Amino acid sequence: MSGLPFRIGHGFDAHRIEPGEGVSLGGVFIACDWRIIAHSDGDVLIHALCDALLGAIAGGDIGKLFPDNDPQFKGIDSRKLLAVVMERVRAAGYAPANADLTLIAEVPRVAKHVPAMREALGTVMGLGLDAINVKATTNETMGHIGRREGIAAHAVVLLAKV
Ligand SMILES: Nc1ccn([C@@H]2O[C@H](COP(=O)(O)O)[C@@H](O)[C@H]2O)c(=O)n1
Ligand SMILES: C[C@@]1(CO)OP(=O)(O)OP(=O)(O)OC[C@H]1O
Repeated sequence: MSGLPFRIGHGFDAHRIEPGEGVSLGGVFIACDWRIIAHSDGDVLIHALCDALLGAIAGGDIGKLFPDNDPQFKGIDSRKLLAVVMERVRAAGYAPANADLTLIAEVPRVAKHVPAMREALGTVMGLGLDAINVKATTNETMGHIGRREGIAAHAVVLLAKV
């Protein structure tokens, strides 16, 4: 890879939602009246984070690494996908400096679960709580997210050469 000491990456993901028993977001299961429609557990926050990490190392995207028609990824806990992506980051000679994630969702409300999400993500990434931020916003009832048809997430990461 280039000799630059820092690399930056951005990721985005979206999934449809429907009435259900709960959602996995940021590596945390939240019992609620919704479920995420996906091949994996549908954790949009982790998927956006994986794409940001892969983006930073010019490593393609999550769908290339884990095809959504491969039965081995059906229902998979996205923390396992994040662990594989982190191996790629380390193999490229980088370590995450910090990560900033934004969930855009009318439902469920996640604020009280944010500390657990930061803990879960930090554990897989080897990052302290001071280096990982998770925030949420609604779409103020506008569009498909506002109509509760789906949710989305953005992630930005900075990697430092080790
Ligand atoms: N799914 C969500 C969305 C938002 N929150 C929290 O509500 C606050 C207000 O949201 P706005 O849409 O007015 O930005 C926001 O600060 C979040 O903490 C949430 O918990 N879950
Ligand atoms: C995560 C994978 C795993 O097969 O499938 P999905 O859960 O459908 O999620 P998506 O955000 O479309 O990313 C593609 C796949 O890598």
